[in-house]
Amino acid sequence: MNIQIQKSEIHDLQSSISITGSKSESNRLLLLQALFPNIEIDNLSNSDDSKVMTEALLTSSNVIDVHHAGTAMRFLTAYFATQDGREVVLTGSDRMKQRPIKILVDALKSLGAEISYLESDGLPPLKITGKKLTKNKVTLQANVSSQYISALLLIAPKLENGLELTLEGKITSVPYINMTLNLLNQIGVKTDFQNNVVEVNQQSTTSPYRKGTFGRVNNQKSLIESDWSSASYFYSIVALSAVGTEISLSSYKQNSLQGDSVLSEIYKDFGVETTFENNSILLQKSTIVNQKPARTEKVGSGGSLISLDLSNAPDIAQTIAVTCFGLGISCVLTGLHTLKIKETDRLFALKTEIEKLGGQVAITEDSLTLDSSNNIKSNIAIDTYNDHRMALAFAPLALKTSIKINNAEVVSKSYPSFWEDLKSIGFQIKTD
Ligand SMILES: O=C(O)C1=C[C@@H](OP(=O)(O)O)[C@@H](O)[C@H](O)C1
Ligand SMILES: C=C(OP(=O)(O)O)C(=O)O
Repeated sequence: MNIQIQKSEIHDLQSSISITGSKSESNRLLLLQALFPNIEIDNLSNSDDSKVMTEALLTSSNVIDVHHAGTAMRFLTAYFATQDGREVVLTGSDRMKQRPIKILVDALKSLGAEISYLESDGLPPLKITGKKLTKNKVTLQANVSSQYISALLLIAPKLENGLELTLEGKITSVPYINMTLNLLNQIGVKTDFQNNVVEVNQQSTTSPYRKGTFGRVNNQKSLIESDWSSASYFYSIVALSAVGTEISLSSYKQNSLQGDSVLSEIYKDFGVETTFENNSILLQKSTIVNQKPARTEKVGSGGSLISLDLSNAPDIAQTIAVTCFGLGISCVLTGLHTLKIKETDRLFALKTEIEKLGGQVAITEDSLTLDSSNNIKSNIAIDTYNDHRMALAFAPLALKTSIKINNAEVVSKSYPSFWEDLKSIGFQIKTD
């Protein structure tokens, strides 16, 4: 489905949208629920990735296809490696077959797991023969994907002797590791993360909340906060709108487990103020941002730019790059080395599509530099490369000019109702 989004003003200054649960929290809790069946989940994500995870944990089939879902691929590899007596083939989309998994497979094998590659070395699909894993110490490279680390931590409470992970290299996407540890703590599992060593205690009980460190009682539901990465597209919309525009999003809290909640700080530079009220956030466009945002670095001959290291929040890189382009301000985004192995090579995709719109972008292995420019070409069709975040991140540009999005259905990977939600706040969307 290719769509056209017309230039549109947000008609209702009091717009409010309810966003589905975090897909990262959801996929962790789904795996923990498979290990500790009395966990109950509230506000589960309705994303494709969480549906895939739910089905994979319920099916008795021995071939499981996770499509594009990276967390499902990595978390389920660890899970099925520990399911004694079960043999599964874990596969995914063509792109999933290009996303590396060797670091995780090697770590699991060194704990005693039996896993083999069915097509190419180091890549899915995998054949996994479940085993009881008894070893408890492993060292792994931590600068490629935090999902390998979270996968090991999630199964750790069910390993006979718990787990001690030693992380080598610069640890990437750290908030996602902390999210995993925090959710383990909430169900009563003791953990420790100091310097480069993470420890998780074994947890034999099937009633985890009884030992919960946050005073939970047995069978209390785990309430998932709504998805902050999905909120980023509304931050971008408010940033690109007139002063006075307001959008309220639910359900969010100030002490989030999600690293992408750093949006509330970052978007101050784009004139967006965030107010936490009850269980919602109110985004308000408070100041005009021209080429000189509030907190900037001076560069070269006096230009100003946004300079951000996004190694702790890689999923909002596309949103921020497109917001800067829409506002006509330059930016340097660093810490982006993981973007090349996500749903697509996101650095290449961003450069290609922003340049189609008339922008100037330079990329390296781990950074993106956007020049400021005041012209955005109209009626350009944005290719989305099977990447939900390409469609989601470019849509807000409709506030500046009429834009087309190819294969718009890709958004369902994380945010199935996105187009409906845009219509509800006044965007005009028609199938091309
Ligand atoms: O653990 C998670 O839920 C995720 C970790 C991040 O991946 P990397 O650690 O590979 O950067 C992030 O990009 C992904 O969308 C979700
Ligand atoms: C990178 C992402 O997901 P995953 O790695 O889980 O496929 C994402 O949602 O942006």
